[in-house]
This record gives sequence, structure tokens and C-alpha cells, in this order.
Amino acid sequence: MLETDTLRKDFKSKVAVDNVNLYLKQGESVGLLGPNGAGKSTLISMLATLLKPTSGTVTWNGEDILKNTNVIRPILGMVPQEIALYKELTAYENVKFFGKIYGLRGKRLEERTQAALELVGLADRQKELVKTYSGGMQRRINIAVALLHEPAVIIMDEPTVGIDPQSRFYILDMVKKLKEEKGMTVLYTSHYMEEVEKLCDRIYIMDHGKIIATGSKEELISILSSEEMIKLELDQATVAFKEALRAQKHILKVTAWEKGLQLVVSKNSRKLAAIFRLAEEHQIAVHSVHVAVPSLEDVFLHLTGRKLRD
Ligand SMILES: Nc1ncnc2c1ncn2[C@@H]1O[C@H](COP(=O)(O)OP(=O)(O)OP(=O)(O)O)[C@@H](O)[C@H]1O
Repeated sequence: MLETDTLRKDFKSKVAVDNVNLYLKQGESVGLLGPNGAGKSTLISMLATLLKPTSGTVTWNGEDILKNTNVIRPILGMVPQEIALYKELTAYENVKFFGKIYGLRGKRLEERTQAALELVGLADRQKELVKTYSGGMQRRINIAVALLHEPAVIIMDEPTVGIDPQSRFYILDMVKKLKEEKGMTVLYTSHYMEEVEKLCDRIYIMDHGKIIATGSKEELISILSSEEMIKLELDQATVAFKEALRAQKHILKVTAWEKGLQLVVSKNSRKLAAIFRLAEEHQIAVHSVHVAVPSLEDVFLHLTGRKLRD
């Protein structure tokens, strides 16, 4: 398990990471969400021992990795936001070059280079110069480099920002497979809520250097409210029907909308049965019912007061 204890980073008077406690269990896929400047990059740079914390610890299975960086480096693969490749070389040459830096040699170097290129779906185009690749393909090569030494943990800093949809789809699918088929532990930072929802077992929400919420998607959503919104499409709502709805304990608000009525109801109440019963009694035909469940985006907005992509 990779774990931080009251991890902090100050840049002069600015607290970029403020006493963060976070853990990644083996085989888990964890999302780190936060608006610009929340401290995500600073935090993961410390996890990868690329940046020295002001205070606090990072441990791998109980061992302090900051005191002994040799512990974490072989275990961890880091995919930075920026593309760090030699554009005048081919993809194959790039990956092999980084493999040498990792200390791989001979047959093992060749095997790992091919395996990493295959993992990111670019083995068949490995002889092409990186400068001819799209931004998304270059990002995939960056990921291949991070996977070369078969790390147990991979940390990805917004790997799908600004790339073509095909590469984005490919990267998402690959991250899923890394977790499911190879049992890798993944820490994934993103501005795309739907990616984190799809990929991650657990999510940390970070703002102003602090972790302000954590849990599964469902747990985070349950923070939000004890209410739900229901939209009923009707022919015409009579005054009596509206009054009967308002008299229900679990129906908190009844307002009109263009196609019928909009209700605010208590969550987990048996409100649909009551609504249909009253509609029947008042001879109102209900054409459709839409129950709006809060999204993770709503939770994020609620907690931080900001949208993820301002
Ligand atoms: N080297 C540095 N010197 C001074 N301040 C820094 C430095 N690096 C980061 N900061 C500040 O620390 C805060 C956190 O920055 P960080 O890059 O970690 O945020 P982030 O969540 O990764 O943002 P983004 O999504 O934009 O990458 C910001 O206010 C940033 O300006």
C-alpha cells in the first residue's frame, strides 16, 4: 500500500499541499479530482519522489520512500502531463532509450520495449518518427515509457487532456485493462468527471491543497442531498391534483414546468407509488416520469463552489 501521512508542501508562503492523508491499496484504481491549482500535480510529484515535501511522510508497505527513493522508483510508473519525448526519433527508439535509462539491457530491453508498445496499441507504427504522431499518439508513447519497467503502481497526470477522441478512448480502455488484467494500482488525475466515474473504485476530491472528500462515486453522491427531483409529463395538472401532491409528506415542493409538473421529494421515500395513485384518483394521464439523480459533477460543485473545468 502506498500511503501519505500529513503530507505538506509549501512554496514560500503558499501551501500547495496541506497535510494530505491518502492511500492506494494494491489493485485499486483511484481518482484524484480537483480544479486548476488544487495541488494535484504537487501531490503526485511528491508520491513519485520528484519533489521533496516540506513535512509529512510517504510510505510503501510501511517503508518511508522519501528516505530511500530506491524503494519506490522500481515500483512506480509516472505519466506526466507534458510530452517528454525525442520527436526526431522513432517511437521504438524513444521507448528503447528510456528503457536503457531504467537499466534494461539486451533481450530484456527488446522484450519490454515491444510489450510496452503493444500495450499502448502502437507496435505496428513503432518505426515512424514521433514528430509525425498526433498529440494523442505521443501521449500513448509517454504511457508506454512509464510502463516499461512493469511498475506495480502507475500515476497518471491528466493523460487525456487535449487529445483526439480515438486516443482518449484507447487510453481509457488501456487503463481499465491495466487494473483488471494486470492487477495494477492506478492513481488517475483528471478534469473529466466521467472518466473518473468510469475508471475509479474510489475518488479523492482536492481543493486548495486539502482533500475535502473521499469515497466511492455513490458515497460521494450521497453527501449531496437527501432530495431528488422528479419531472412528470402530463396532459394537464388540475389544482386539486397539485394540492393532493402537496399534502404528501415526502413531496416537498410542486412547481409547473413546460410539459407538466416538477417535484422535489425526499430521497428513498416511496413517492412514485403515491404519485401514480393520486394521478389515477384525479384521472390525470402521466406520459413520462424522470427522476434526476445528482451527479458527481453536482457534488464537486457543491463542495468546491467551482466547476471542474472553469
Ligand atoms: N514550483 C512552484 N512554485 C511556486 N508555486 C507553485 C509551484 N508549483 C505549484 N505552485 C502553486 O501551488 C498550487 C498547486 O499547484 P498544482 O500545479 O499542484 O495544482 P494542480 O491541481 O495540479 O493544477 P492543474 O490542474 O492546473 O495542473 C498552485 O497555486 C500553484 O500556483
